[in-house]
Amino acid sequence: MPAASLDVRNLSAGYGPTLVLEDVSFSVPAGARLSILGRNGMGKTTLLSTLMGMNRRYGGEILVGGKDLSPLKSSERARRGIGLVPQTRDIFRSLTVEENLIVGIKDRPRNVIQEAYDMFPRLHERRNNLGWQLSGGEQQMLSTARTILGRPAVLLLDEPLEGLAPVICEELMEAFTLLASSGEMTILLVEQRLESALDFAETVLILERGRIVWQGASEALRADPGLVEHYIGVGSLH
Ligand SMILES: Nc1ncnc2c1ncn2[C@@H]1O[C@H](COP(=O)(O)OP(=O)(O)OP(=O)(O)O)[C@@H](O)[C@H]1O
Repeated sequence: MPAASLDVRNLSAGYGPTLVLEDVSFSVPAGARLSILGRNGMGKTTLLSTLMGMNRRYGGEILVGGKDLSPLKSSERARRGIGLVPQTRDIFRSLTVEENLIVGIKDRPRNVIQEAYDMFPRLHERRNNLGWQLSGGEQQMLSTARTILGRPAVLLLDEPLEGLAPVICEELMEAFTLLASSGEMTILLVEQRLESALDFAETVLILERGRIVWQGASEALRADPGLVEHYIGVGSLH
């Protein structure tokens, strides 16, 4: 599936009676990238899981390639082109790396697994290892590769660098950047590491208590330490 635009209009969502996201609107052109920033608990994960259809939406629309997917359930949204790599790195712990990847290819031919190994050669080395035997970084690679093999038009990455060693973070960011530069997917990255988020995407939005409080060019945010300090925290820019 080729990259598709994402238009989110007046999205509100939450858990049970608790409203977490309020009136969130933004657009990402097909093949572009957007980083989503915000302190802990501001609604970033809730935004991605609402786009994926995994928690309750109170109102608003989610258009992928101009088509409103918001009435559809999660599995149907996945079929229509949304792919989420969750913060929890959901992999099958008792299956091998290769078996995990086979789950991700859907109805594509089996040899497309090579795409995952080209992206993350480390997964090829570990192809016969079980999920639970992998390091945190390898689990992140596997979770990402499995989603990417499904060829989503819009890829959602939820804090992929969390808890990983700097060298692994670099490896992952290089892979994401390469993927993004192919223009084959529209990519949303939730990331607490400000430099990585700014380097990755041309556009950024900041969430605070479930609302968008700032959106604009990454370079504009980088150039304004006062803004960063206000919304993200002191010392985030190095
Ligand atoms: N399953 C849930 N049930 C009820 N409330 C929840 C649930 N998950 C998250 N919340 C609440 O929703 C708000 C937003 O949480 P969310 O995880 O989306 O924030 P976040 O910006 O992704 O934070 P973090 O960076 O810590 O992952 C928080 O107040 C949180 O306590």
